[in-house]
Amino acid sequence: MILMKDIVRDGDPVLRQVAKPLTFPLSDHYKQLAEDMMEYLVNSQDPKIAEKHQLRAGVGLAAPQVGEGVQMAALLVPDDKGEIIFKEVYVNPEIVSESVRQACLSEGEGCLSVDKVINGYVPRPDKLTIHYYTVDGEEKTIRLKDYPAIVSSHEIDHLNGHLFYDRINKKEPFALKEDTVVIS
Ligand SMILES: CNC(=O)c1cccc(C)c1Nc1nc(N2CCN(c3ccccc3Cl)CC2)nc(N2CSC[C@H]2C(=O)NC)n1
Repeated sequence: MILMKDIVRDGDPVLRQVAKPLTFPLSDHYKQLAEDMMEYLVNSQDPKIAEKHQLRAGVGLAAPQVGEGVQMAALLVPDDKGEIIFKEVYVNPEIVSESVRQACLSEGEGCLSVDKVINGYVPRPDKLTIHYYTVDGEEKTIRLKDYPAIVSSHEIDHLNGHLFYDRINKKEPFALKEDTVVIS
């Protein structure tokens, strides 16, 4: 199982590289990696397992965060009642279109690879169309909005060497365009 010791932290060059696309069929190594990344998210959202293994909770994990510079990211997004509303492993994801309107989390963003709290709004597209492959090589195109869109943008950023604070306005961290959707 993936533990916090396996999570690469800001400063490691792998987090600033463009991840390499995967080819199909995926090797057993990358099929196992997909399972391990999703298992981390499940474990991190379970209070007992997270406590036992001192895991930081997450709703998204990208392969570069565990030192693998490949285009794979796991997402496990619950609603505020804890019901899972989005569960997927993206392989070679591409944002094919995004809304002009922006959205951000009202509390800012955290990242398993960034140990410090960095305050500020992280403006992202409110709606996204994402083209990707599943672990089995099935091609998909989906449209997302709100929290799942925010998390997808955060994880796909990782695959391009970007971290959430790159998007915070340096001069005015809480400045927003007036039609920005603030998600609580
Ligand atoms: C600086 N202020 C803050 O961080 C911040 C502060 C307050 C609220 C939010 C909402 C903040 N922001 C933020 N909170 C999260 N979690 C909330 C708690 N949750 C969780 C926790 C426990 C069990 C189950 C779960 Cl589900 C896990 C996820 N996650 C992300 N991000 C940014 S997109 C990728 C995603 C990620 O997984 N990061 C590790 N941001």
